[in-house]
Amino acid sequence: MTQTDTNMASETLGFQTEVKQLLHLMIHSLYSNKEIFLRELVSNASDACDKLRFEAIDNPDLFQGDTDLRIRVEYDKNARSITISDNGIGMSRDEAVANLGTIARSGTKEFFSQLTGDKQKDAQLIGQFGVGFYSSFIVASKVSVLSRRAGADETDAILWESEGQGEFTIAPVEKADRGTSVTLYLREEEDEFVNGWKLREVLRRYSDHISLPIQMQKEEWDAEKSEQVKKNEWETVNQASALWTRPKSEITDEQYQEFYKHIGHDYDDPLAWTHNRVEGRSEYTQLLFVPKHAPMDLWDREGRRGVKLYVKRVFIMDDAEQLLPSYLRFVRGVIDSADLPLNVSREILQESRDVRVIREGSAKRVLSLLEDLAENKPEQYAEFWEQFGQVLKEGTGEDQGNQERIAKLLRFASTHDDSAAQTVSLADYVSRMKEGQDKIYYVSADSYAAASNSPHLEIFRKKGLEVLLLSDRVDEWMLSYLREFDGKSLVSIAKGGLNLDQMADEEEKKHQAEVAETFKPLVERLGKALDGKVKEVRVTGRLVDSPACVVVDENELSPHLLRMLQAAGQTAPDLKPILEINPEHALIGRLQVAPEVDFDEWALLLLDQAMLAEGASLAEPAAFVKRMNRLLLGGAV
Ligand SMILES: Nc1ncnc2c1ncn2[C@@H]1O[C@H](COP(=O)(O)OP(=O)(O)OP(=O)(O)O)[C@@H](O)[C@H]1O
Repeated sequence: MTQTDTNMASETLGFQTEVKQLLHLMIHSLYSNKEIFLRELVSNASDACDKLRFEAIDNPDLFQGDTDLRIRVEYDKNARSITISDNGIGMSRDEAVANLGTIARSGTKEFFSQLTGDKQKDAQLIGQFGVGFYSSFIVASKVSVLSRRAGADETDAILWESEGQGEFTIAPVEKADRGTSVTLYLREEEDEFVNGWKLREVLRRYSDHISLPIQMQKEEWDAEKSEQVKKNEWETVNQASALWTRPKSEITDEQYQEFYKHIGHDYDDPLAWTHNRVEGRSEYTQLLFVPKHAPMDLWDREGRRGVKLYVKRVFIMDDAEQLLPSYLRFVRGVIDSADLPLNVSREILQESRDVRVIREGSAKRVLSLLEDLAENKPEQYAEFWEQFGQVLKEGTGEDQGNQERIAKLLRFASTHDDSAAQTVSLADYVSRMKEGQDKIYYVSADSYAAASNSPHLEIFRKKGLEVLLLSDRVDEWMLSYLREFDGKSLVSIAKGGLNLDQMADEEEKKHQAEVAETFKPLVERLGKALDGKVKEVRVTGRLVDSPACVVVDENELSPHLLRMLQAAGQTAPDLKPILEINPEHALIGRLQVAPEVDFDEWALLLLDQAMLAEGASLAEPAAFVKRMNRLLLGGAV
């Protein structure tokens, strides 16, 4: 390596503010696991070789005769330095400035907003966000990156240097071969890493799955000098074969875990994985992982999606979202196809029949993996559900072919245990159904608290009927697709026509009919008083403690969904609710004897409070307060 003066001078540039913050955090939160820097740098070197191999499919000249891609790790005891070099794609000046000076990744804002200052929690967050190149500064007081892009001239290389203190320099230099060499100048207390044994041990532990050879200089014991002496010969220190091509029986859990960290850009172990070779009409290998934590960009439309695609072991692309349905976008992994052409593009992927087969096959595998977790490791499944349940729910609409399997994997909060934790499966619900019950009941609201306090629940609680309590944004959407489970339809208890008759005994039915007759005049008066505001007024048996509630017709949008549409700026239809009154309630009794002049006020008050209990906001809250105060003071004044 040579560094010469050229016409262009060295420039000093500042790191993006977020990089400064990240560097600071990284050094303080990850120090206890500092050797991960080596895994990160080797992982980048491997990615750089993959990228070169891919670009060379269209442009073989990029290899310039050197097709043996490899990674080398060297150390220098005297200089207290370690160098990780690759003959991969390299970086141009602009790429180096952008890649090693900024964080241009989706989820950055969420990441910084979630930091707490608690070392352990922040370390976890950094891990989820991606540790990467900047982890070098955990052990190094200075880092030099010498790089020449594949295809660039010898004189067109760059030297990037930084002490990790807020700025870096970048200068034009010469470099004899393409690729990148990253040299870390270690802090004094990090001497343990300038040691062949230690480096080999760390490489085997973290990077054995890397499919390229990782080479180090051979060493021999020199008895005279009584130390290890390096020889002029390279040896490969890892297994250097693509992990997913090895037989399952030869892969340890640790190797799977480290491989996941490499491809998933995660710091934590995965929750579960599935590894299969599929033969027959379509031939491919899949190694798919379910992470433990949701990535920062799970809800970001621009976020990373999908898995890495290889064709006959050649890396083709990251984030091949066509290989998995969108509701499984949290899955990370590798799919290696034997059928696709090497020059496959994203556009071709969209239309390819082979890809459709792979997508369907992969979705089935992931569902089997989740079923296995749900059945055999319920605690782990609960962890999964907490992180990804809302995404999986999208599958009920997106993947109707697997709807039944997905429905079995759903978990809900319910009145059975009255807790916000989503732990109840539809099968659990069905197994607890009462005699004569033929429906699965649910109520949906903006929050768990609103759902579990809904007045609609009163009769269900009284009768001991379980109701699912739904409050995730995706729920209403899901329910428009998921209409039944195990032959039983899912029914909202906030929608009209709730027919609990089959569970009422003869006496109850008779009583209800009598009550309806007695209250007929009141119902008519209320209807008049609320004309234009409600669709209908009727007597209900569904309330116990509340005087009234609002419901909508079976086929109408629920009030909760209407509010969601309005909040999203969409024009929602102007639906009028049905007011149902509880004839047993003292307030209704009071209404019957209210002075004529107050009757309309009472009627409006009743409607407004039923709307409030439903979670709606009132069109004229001040009028409501005034009316209530007047009636509290005895009315008629
Ligand atoms: N050895 C290398 N050769 C070529 N480009 C590299 C090399 N190392 C890093 N880069 C470039 O710098 C970018 C930033 O690297 P960094 O390790 O910080 O993040 P990452 O690899 O994209 O993601 P993660 O942080 O999850 O590892 C890479 O995406 C790549 O473009």
